Amino acid sequence: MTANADSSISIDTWRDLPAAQQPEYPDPAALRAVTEELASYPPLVFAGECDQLTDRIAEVADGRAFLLQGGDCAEAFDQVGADQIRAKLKTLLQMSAVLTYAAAVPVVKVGRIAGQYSKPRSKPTETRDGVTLPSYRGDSVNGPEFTEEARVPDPERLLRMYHRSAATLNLVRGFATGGYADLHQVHSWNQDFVRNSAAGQRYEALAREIDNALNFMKACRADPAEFQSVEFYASHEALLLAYESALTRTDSRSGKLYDVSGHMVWIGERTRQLDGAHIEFASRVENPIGVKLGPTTTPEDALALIDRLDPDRRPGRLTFITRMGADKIRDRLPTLVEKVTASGARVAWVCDPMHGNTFEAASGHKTRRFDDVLDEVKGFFEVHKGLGTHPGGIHVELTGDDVTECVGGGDEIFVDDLHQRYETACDPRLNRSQSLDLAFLVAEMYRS
Ligand SMILES: O=C[C@H](O)[C@H](O)COP(=O)(O)O
Ligand SMILES: C=C(OP(=O)(O)O)C(=O)O
Repeated sequence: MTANADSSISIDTWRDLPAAQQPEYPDPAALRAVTEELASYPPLVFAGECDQLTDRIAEVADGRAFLLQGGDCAEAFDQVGADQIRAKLKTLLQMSAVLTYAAAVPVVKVGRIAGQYSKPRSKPTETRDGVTLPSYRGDSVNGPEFTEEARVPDPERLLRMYHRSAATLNLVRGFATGGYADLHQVHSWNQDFVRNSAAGQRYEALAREIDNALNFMKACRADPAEFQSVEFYASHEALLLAYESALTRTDSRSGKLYDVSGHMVWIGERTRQLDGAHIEFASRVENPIGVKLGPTTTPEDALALIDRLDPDRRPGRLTFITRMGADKIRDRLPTLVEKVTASGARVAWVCDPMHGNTFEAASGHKTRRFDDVLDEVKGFFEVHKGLGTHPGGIHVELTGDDVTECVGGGDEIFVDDLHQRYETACDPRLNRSQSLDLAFLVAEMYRS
């Protein structure tokens, strides 16, 4: 990998285009110094790993695998301790075990992790008690504290994002390949989980079946090395283009550009303008790309995005992450899927059942109902079943901690419970029990 400065292909074409949701740094020279420093840092991931993920997503698009993408809404600098990272990974591993075993489908595991520090906001400012300040845009930009000082965008934060991402990824890689993610540990991932939780008990029963299957295979002298580690990939929203382009490098094997800040990056609903900077940026890098599609997306938008981002129709290159809302998915998704399929393009279709289902509770907490989340996933499966296309995966905001941010679930959280452990830096996440509930229900839908 060589620094982008040496490349004959330019990543900088986005700079001439309108870029939505970018912070206004008070000192452009300070930003320049930071991005120059970032450009001298080693890549966080390798181009070959990105290609491997593209191949895996091609299997998803083809109907041979299921994508599980999940993690924090927004990672926070003070929440990247080993326990928090382990808890997130453990939740994803448990969900993946449920999906693999109960739905009998290979699961491609992708975290919203090691880079998910930047947030697009619906309003540029926030007002409390008559005081108006710039909105919090993620730890990579400014601080969540409601003070004038904290809300000023600080480019030094980009360096902290890089270092936190590197440390997180280092531990995730250790867990993924160093024995922790060994399928034989399927019980131990559940050990600290509330034994009297319905989701925990249901999982325990499934883990026993997996154990039996593993013992049977061992007795047959078949205990593949694949069971001892997992492939785990990192993804985040490519929102701050100054950061993403400073971390874009030329792959020495192919001479092509890769955004080496994560294996997969996605472009959000608020920044996917066809003539905007984000789509231009994404069109220049080779990574697998996700695009969020909200309820106003037209088939023409979707087809134009395919032409811009995947002109060569490379299998696995493009994932459409739909986030329509439970009340709209059955109405809006069919035409999109139909027209895209009719065009001959092969994209992976993934359901984000979180972002179209947010509301504010009377207590002022932003929340989501587990039943709405589930209903959107159900609608997603129904639409794909009706069209004979593949429901390729889910994209969820979750945490491994027992937070009280979304209402409902088997171990029900009530609106009055929200204040108990409401810890998200931005949007409400499913807790571990709700995440497992979702995995079981998705496995049932997939199987049927
Ligand atoms: O996670 C997504 C967005 O950043 C979030 O939904 C924006 O929410 P807001 O309406 O509070 O800005
Ligand atoms: C902001 C996000 O989603 P969307 O672009 O779909 O609103 C997100 O996934 O963090």
